Amino acid sequence: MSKLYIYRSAAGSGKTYVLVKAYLQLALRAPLYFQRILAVTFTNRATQEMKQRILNSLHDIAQGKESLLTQELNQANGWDSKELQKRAQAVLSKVLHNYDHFSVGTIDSFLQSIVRNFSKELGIQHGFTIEMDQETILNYIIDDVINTANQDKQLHQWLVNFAENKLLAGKSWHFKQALKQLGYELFTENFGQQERLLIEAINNKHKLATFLAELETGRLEFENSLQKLGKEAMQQIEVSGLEISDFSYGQRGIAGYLMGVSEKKGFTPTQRALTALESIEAWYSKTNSKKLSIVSLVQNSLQDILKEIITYYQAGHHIYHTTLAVQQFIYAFGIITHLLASLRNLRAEKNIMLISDAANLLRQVIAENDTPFIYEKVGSFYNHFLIDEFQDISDFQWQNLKPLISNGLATGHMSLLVGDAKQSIYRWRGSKWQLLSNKLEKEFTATKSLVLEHNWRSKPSIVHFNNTFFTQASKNLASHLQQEINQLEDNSTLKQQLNEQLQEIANVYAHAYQHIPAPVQSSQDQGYVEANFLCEADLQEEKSSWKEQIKQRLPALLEELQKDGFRLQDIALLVRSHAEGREISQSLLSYQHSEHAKPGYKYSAVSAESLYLGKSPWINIIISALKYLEDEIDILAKTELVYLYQIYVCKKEQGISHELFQQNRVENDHNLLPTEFISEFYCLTKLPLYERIVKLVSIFQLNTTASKPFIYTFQDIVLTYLQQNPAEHYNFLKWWEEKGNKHALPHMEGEEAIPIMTIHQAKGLQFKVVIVPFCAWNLDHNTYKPPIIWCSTDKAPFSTFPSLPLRYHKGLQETVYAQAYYEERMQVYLDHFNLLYVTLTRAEERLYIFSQQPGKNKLDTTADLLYRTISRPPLKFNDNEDSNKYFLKWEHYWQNDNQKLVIGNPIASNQQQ
Ligand SMILES: Nc1ncnc2c1ncn2[C@@H]1O[C@H](COP(=O)(O)OP(=O)(O)OP(=O)(O)O)[C@@H](O)[C@H]1O
Repeated sequence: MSKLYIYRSAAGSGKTYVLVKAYLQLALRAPLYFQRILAVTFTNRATQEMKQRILNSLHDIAQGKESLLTQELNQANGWDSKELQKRAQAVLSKVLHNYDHFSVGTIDSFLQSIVRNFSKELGIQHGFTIEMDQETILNYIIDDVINTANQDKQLHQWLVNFAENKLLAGKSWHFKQALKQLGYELFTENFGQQERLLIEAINNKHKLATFLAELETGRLEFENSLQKLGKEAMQQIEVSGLEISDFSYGQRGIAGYLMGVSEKKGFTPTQRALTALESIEAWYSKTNSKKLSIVSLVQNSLQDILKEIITYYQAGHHIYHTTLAVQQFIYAFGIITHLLASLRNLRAEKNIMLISDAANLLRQVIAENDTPFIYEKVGSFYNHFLIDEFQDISDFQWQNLKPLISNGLATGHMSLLVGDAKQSIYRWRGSKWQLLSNKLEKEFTATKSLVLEHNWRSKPSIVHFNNTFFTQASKNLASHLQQEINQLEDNSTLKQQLNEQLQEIANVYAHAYQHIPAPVQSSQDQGYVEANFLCEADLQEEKSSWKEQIKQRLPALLEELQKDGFRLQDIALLVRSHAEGREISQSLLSYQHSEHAKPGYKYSAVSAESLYLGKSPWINIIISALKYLEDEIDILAKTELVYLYQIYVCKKEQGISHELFQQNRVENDHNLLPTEFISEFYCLTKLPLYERIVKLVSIFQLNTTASKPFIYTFQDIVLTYLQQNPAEHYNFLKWWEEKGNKHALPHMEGEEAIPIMTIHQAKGLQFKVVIVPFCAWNLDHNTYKPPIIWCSTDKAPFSTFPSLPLRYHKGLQETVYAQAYYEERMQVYLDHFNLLYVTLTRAEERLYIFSQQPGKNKLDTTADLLYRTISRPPLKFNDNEDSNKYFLKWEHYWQNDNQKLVIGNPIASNQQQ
């Protein structure tokens, strides 16, 4: 029996380095032994990176280059340099000749290869295709469901509810796009568990109808009973000749509450209602002349009625609020069931097997067959498994890999897992960091757990900053969540369960502290950290948002860095979303072409995504204008056109979507679009496609320095399209939606540019300089894009289905699903905190953070958390005081006047020794 080695270590501690070393150590045993090793990661980018690291190291060793790695390998194996070089040459040659067997890949591709080889056993008959493109499938089933809605009144209503909800949220009017997001639920790992119950709901329409009727009856009974009591109270007040205003606080006081109940306007007892229950004085003000009549009325009837209302409310409010939450979101349940039904038809009709179906079957195959038999089928036999980023593994992936690893261990072959729960940012894709944190030792008998204590990536200032910040901020966060739990109504079991969860989450950051390796400690350049907090300000007599100011500051910072000897590729701009990336790249592009740009400096910054024409707001203005010209009653196209024009050309930043949707202004207000567009509308509809586009560019003023490259490329594409296709507008728009929008700006090969990356893309990577331009994302879910959580309860009537999809929102606190809500809340706070950890641990030499100065004393965003942690005296921790001496004292680095934190000195790389 050999051992499973587990490294749980922080960022930059050398986990991938250890994994590559282990790979080489094994591979160098014999020229072909690499075929017995499977090294896996979770993304294609990480796979590329690992392949590169292994091959580069092999190459260097084969060339006879000495390094720390060669010393370590020689020492561990008793080889000398010659022997090592000879072995590396032999292995490298075999790898290059048998590249198919160089198994470094994603876990998904490995599991898929098993599926493919087991097609017969899995029941995938000849002629079946395994469909991997979920998007194509979704497009198909969404169209199908929309068509079905013509004959199905209930489904029609659900789709209308869905559309209304999306419009009210003011975010997305791309109906199909939004439906797709709902449809992706069908492909999640969690969904497998829900599928059976949904099929039952499809097959038993009666069950769903009865459930809905039951919900409605329950809701009405609750509301009517309370209303009846409310009316009784109002009648008593009227008979006594009193008015609402005679009672203390009038409409806003206890009598106002009773009136609200009688009109079904609100049932939740206000604080004043609760006080009035206990004290007669709370019903009237001291100076009130009708005091005596009020006292007598309260004593004779009102207090009893109030008591009855509150008792009734308290007994039934959980069920009532649950009913409301379920009713409000039942359309999603309805739509998902229809999507699923359509998917099942598609599978049967077209002989398609989804990769997610195959994955479920795979679990059975692996459980039921001997490992040697599986390998025989797959055509490769692995002794060793080396897994990087283990915190990203999902339950399903783990269940499939575990038996294979066990087999390797049992036959005397070690395996290795490395990971860091603090970097778990893929929970939405099914990853389970708890597997790394606390399950492995329970699942294997022979494990060896190790920790890498040093940070080899970052200079000391950055390591000290992260050590102090993440230790303190995690405690701030935990104590914030703790306060929420403490405020819960007295429900000790719920509190206890949530506290246990919180403890598990807090433990993730219990060991965030890293040491600095001795050689780095004494180096001249100790690294540099700068964190700036900005707020809205008056600049040149105009209000400038904090984001605007950051965009204005970036060019000067880039000049500074270039002056200090950094090349553009040494710098990375890390953003939370593609939209932010576009914002930054467009702003730098504008600057580059403006008169402010300094000769000799470069400002190019690109993200792969920002080059897509389909993502460019200017191109989308043209496209929605074309759609609107094609079909004057296409209100969605017009809304999109107005929205993009107002935001990107008129630069009206905030609230525009809400305004538009809520007041139906789009249809009537002609000032929202250029006057010429309205007056020339008819002429425009008569122009041929290309001329129409040219005219639109002029009308919408799209010929700016930033938009020009996109517009020119777009015009080229249109000309090419017209050479091969008839000039029908409708066909062009269809082609654009399906294919055209994927065109990108030709990236000038070899041109130097700063990579703009989302945090997810930057995971596992490192850069000399990291700039985080908008370090202010929500800790909770975005209220406009709440996820679905599948909730279960044993309380009737909700237990009719084993679980129901609900929209994550605050209101769930009041329901029987409060636990699911709080658990999700804690997890999402951790996800977003982990994102911050990944972001701030990528820099080698310099880290620049730009964030927002929080207005209030709240803890909603990473900006709040950064600011609260850095700018205030640290919390007194319960830990022994000794450990605090290793942490920075913020007050030594915090510049209150500038609202800025500075650690270390920026030393020019051309001045370093
Ligand atoms: N023992 C070591 N001696 C010298 N350099 C090291 C050592 N271990 C790692 N490094 C270097 O430190 C940097 C970070 O290492 P690596 O990427 O392996 O860390 P990691 O723990 O996988 O990081 P992350 O979790 O953030 O992805 C790399 O440049 C690597 O070459």
